[in-house]
Amino acid sequence: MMLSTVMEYDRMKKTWLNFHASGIVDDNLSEKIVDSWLKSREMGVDPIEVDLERNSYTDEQLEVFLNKNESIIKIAEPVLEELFCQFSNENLIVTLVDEKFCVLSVQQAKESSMETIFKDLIKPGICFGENIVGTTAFSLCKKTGQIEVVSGYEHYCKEYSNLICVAAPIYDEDKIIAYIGTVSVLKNTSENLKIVLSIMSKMISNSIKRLKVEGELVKKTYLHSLIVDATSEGMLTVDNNGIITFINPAGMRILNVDRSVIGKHITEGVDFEPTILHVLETQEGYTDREFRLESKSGIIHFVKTAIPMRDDKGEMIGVLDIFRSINEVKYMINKMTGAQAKYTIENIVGESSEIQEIKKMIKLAGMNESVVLLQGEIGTGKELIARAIHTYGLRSEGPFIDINCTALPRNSIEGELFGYEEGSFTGTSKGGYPGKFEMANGGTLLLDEITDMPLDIQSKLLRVLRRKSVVRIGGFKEIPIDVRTIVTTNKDLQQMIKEKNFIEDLYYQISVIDIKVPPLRERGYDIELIANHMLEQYNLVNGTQKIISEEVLKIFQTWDWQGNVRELESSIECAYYLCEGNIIEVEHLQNKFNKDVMDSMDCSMLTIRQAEINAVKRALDYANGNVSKAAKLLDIGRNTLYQKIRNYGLEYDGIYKNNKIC
Ligand SMILES: Nc1ncnc2c1ncn2[C@@H]1O[C@H](COP(=O)(O)OP(=O)(O)OP(=O)(O)O)[C@@H](O)[C@H]1O
Repeated sequence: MMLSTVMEYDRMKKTWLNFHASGIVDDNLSEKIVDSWLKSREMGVDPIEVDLERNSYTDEQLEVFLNKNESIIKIAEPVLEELFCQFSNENLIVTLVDEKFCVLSVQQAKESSMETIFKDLIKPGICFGENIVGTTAFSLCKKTGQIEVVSGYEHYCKEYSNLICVAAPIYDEDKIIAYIGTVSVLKNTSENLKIVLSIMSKMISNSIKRLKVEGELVKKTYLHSLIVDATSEGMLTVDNNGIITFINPAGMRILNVDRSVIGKHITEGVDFEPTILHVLETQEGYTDREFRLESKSGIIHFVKTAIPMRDDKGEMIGVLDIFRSINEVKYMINKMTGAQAKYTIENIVGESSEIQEIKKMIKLAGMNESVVLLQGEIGTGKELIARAIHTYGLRSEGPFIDINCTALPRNSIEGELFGYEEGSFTGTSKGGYPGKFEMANGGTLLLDEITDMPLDIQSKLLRVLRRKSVVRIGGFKEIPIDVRTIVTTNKDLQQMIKEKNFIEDLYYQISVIDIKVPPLRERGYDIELIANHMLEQYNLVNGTQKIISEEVLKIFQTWDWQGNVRELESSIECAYYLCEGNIIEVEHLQNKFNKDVMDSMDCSMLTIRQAEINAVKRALDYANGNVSKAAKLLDIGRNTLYQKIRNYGLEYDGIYKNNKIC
């Protein structure tokens, strides 16, 4: 309400006096003023004497207060100045207050009448708290959330009865965080002031919003740059003209360049033929494509993804390249797939002179880079020894890659070993496919059962080992390899050479360090050591304390162990599960160790059918009718045993019938 006439002023003065004298409020008074007056009275505000100092800041507090509100002051001050200039004729004070009505900033003309009235009263740090000054434009504005005008005797305190004050809220999202206000003497107030103040408070609110968004953007940009700097993948961007616009630290490391390449054309920035130019031409990107490029400092081999960058309208503005050196990729693969060798000399159990000798050879082989040949029957521990050589050696941090030549179809051995070039035949992945030799780069490659390798591949292998480089199928380029090779065989190599099934030259190439792994039957006391070691593993896992009886150990000593350590391993496993007590006895062993069965088989000539029935019955007897245990003893599956029980009519009401052996 703008009071413009003296009459109105006088009427309002009467209302004010009435209220303070008797507590009665005039019907003409607006509801919000009445509410505010009542509230001010309730809070005990003195309408005559205003003590502004009570709530205001000391000098030290003021410094903290202004620092805390620095950003809003920075945004609002130019607006306050503008407002002050526009209404300079009207003898105004323009002020910014925080949400508790404490003054943050003031604009007022020097030596004006207002300055004389308010000298030192409106200044930063002075608080017009509702509990001190009662009803003001600020307190109404807080309540309504809109611009408010309070004039003359609408103020609760007499001290402001000759003033007109306007206040407008400043919002941050939905919350009022400050107010701008004007104070002037009654007669001087312009009608436009309210409109202008309202616009300016909105301008400040919008600036706060914009700055917040910009702040978020700055934070996001900072986070992005942190990620881009910290990643181990190289990143490089070029604009449409092929000018390098960005490169991250990993990119500089992989390409062996520094930040000075930014601003140069890509052909000047790197010393190899840049593949990114093709993406600029075709505008087509790709994912995880392998590249091997010749540079002045040697071959650069990496996997890379290229992404065309586009603006809002979809126009191409450059290309982003993300790349990783192939060695790092392989290292990661090996790490993730657990292809790293974990076995050491300590994992090889045995004290026999043969094993002592092998342990010495492992150390010797570990200390140099020559090809190692491990010869021995199946299951003697050749792979274990190969892994121990890798772990002991200089390459223990590199990959350990194992390829079993027996397990691979003849026609895929070559590709598996040497890799394919892109497009060498249908189905070859884009960018080609590296072979095991490349994957083992920096580490060890174990070629298991080398004698199962076809002769033509044997000669290729010989070339690879001699030249220390591979050529992928369908390719021409020689790819240098840095690999320690270990080969194993359980066949008689000399015999195979005689029969022309193994290339003699390859034999000389692979047998620089030749380790003969003895069969288990020749290792004497080691058999007991290994058996106990394996049992201990089961005890540890299951929290048991089983031991092997003397009788069983004797049988083990005389057994011929055709399957060597692997056979011993499975015998212990089987016995461990069949033995319900703490001592593994003969009855817990697989059927083949059982003397009675062997004897009964020997004493009379049986038909195969009869022999099988006897074996099934005996196993079921030993296992007290437990089909799972009996199947384990017989080394066949449970379902097969059920089938045999049914076929031979050994069941009774679904349960095994304990017939006497015929
Ligand atoms: N001295 C040993 N101490 C402990 N465990 C051993 C020992 N020798 C072999 N083993 C274990 O016996 C099993 C067979 O060993 P490994 O696979 O190394 O034999 P291999 O000679 O490579 O067999 P194959 O010729 O069939 O490939 C593995 O579980 C291995 O850990």
